[in-house]
Amino acid sequence: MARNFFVGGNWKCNGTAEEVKKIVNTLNEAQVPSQDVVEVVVSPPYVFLPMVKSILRPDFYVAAQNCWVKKGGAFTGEVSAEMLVNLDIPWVILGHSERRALLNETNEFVGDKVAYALAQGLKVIACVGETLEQRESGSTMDVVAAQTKAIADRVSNWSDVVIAYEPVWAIGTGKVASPAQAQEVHDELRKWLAKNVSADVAATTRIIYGGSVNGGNCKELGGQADVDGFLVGGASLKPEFIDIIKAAEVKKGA
Ligand SMILES: O=C(CO)COP(=O)(O)O
Repeated sequence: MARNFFVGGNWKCNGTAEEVKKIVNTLNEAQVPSQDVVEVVVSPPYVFLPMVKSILRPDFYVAAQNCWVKKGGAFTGEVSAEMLVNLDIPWVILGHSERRALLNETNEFVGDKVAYALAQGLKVIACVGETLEQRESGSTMDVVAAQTKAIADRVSNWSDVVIAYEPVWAIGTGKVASPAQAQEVHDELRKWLAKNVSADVAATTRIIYGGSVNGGNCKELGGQADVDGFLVGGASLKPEFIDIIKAAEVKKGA
């Protein structure tokens, strides 16, 4: 059951050209485990993608933070999956909770985006996760299952999909899910995939955790059986992102 550890850095809507170059320089100089131990993907804002791709070390990859739901055309302000493919951008993050909440992206819309991006040849980091209110009312798994189902209904090949479980209450709040809370949802999600998609997809699909991951909490989180890596926000802009990448070593020999 080979699920290579995956660490994504979601830079969100941050950075100047100078700051972005500085972050890339730090990454380029870092000593990290090899690609067969950890896959590293950083996601700058659209405007910086070509620059980051051109200066980033070749063993790290780039992701866009979003793309349009279908073929490009008269959709002012959008960027299409075809354009990302054209620029050799291999990955895209879809369904981030900030887009779901602030831009009203529904489960179905996110599912359509995931299917369209995969069909164009992109690899997808698909985000799911519950709000605090939903967790407190006991509906975490219903919410996460409904978000995942909207993807499963539209996607048949899961080999280019990474699921990011990002509880909304843990994003940017400093309030990280406990290792047990993360493991519980990851385990349930894997069981959901086994039941509703296939045993093979459940065993091979990486489920990564996001929400206030930092250099201090990454090892314990990464040590959980069903946590296959991270999607990191704030800490991915800082040198401690290197420590988070190195947390992949907890899986060695596991
Ligand atoms: O949203 C996130 C990654 O996509 C997590 O953000 P923080 O790591 O800043 O909590």
